[in-house]
Amino acid sequence: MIELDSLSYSYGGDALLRGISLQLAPGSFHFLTGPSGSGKTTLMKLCYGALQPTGGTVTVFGQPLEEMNRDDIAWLRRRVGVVHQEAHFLDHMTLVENIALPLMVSGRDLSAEARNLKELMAWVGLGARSRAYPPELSGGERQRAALARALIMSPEVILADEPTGNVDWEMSQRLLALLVELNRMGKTVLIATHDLALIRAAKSRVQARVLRIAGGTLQYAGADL
Ligand SMILES: Nc1ncnc2c1ncn2[C@@H]1O[C@H](COP(=O)(O)OP(=O)(O)OP(=O)(O)O)[C@@H](O)[C@H]1O
Repeated sequence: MIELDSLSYSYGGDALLRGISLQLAPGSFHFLTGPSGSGKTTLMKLCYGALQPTGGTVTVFGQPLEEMNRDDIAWLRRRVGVVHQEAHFLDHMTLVENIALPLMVSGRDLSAEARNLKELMAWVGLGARSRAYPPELSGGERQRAALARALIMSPEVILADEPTGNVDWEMSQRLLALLVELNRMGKTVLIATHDLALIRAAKSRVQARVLRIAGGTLQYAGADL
C-alpha cells in the first residue's frame, strides 16, 4: 500500500533520514515513535507526497511517487487521510463546513453527502457541535474534528501525526478507540506519537507494530515498551 525502499531525506544539510525501508500493508496498524526532531512528521510527509525523497523510492498504491504528476498526487491525497499535528480550520466557517470542505473542493454534491457527513460527525462525537465555529472548540474537539476531516473522503490509509498531542488521558483513549475501530473496518493506520503510554494502552486492543526513528534510521521497537 505504502512502501519505502532505501529512502533518504535531507532538508539541505546532513541527511535527516537514511536507508529507511518500510511496508505499510493493507489493514496494518503502526505506531511511529522517536525523539522530537527525529523526522516523524517528515517521514509521514514523504508517505503522502508532500515531500519527494532525496534518495530511494516511495511507492504508494503501486505507483512510484517520483512518477506522479499533480493529478496523481491529488488522487493520492484522496486515498490517504492525514491528521496533522496542528489542525488548522477556517475560523469563519462552521465545523461541519470545515469538515465538508474537501468534498466541496473535489466537486462532490453536498446534498448527496449530507447523511455521511452527519454520521461522521456523530461517530467522532461532534454531532451537537456541527454549527460551532473552530475558535469555540476545546482541544479534544479540535482533534476529533481533525480526524473527521481526514476521513471525509473515505481514505484507505490514515496517517495521524500526534493525534492525541494536546488532550488528557481520557480523550486520548477515546481518539485511540476511534483509530482502532477504523483499523477494524479495514483501514491502514499509522500514528506518530511521543506517548509511550498510549502505545502500551493500544497493545491490548490492536495488533500494532511499533517503529522508532533515531539517528536517521528506523528500527522496530522491542517488547520492552
Ligand atoms: N521545512 C523544513 N526545513 C528545514 N528543516 C526542517 C523543515 N521541517 C522540519 N525540519 C527539521 O527536520 C527535523 C525533523 O523534523 P520533524 O518535524 O520531521 O520531526 P518530528 O520527529 O516530527 O518532531 P516532533 O516530535 O517534535 O514533532 C527537525 O530538526 C526540524 O527542525
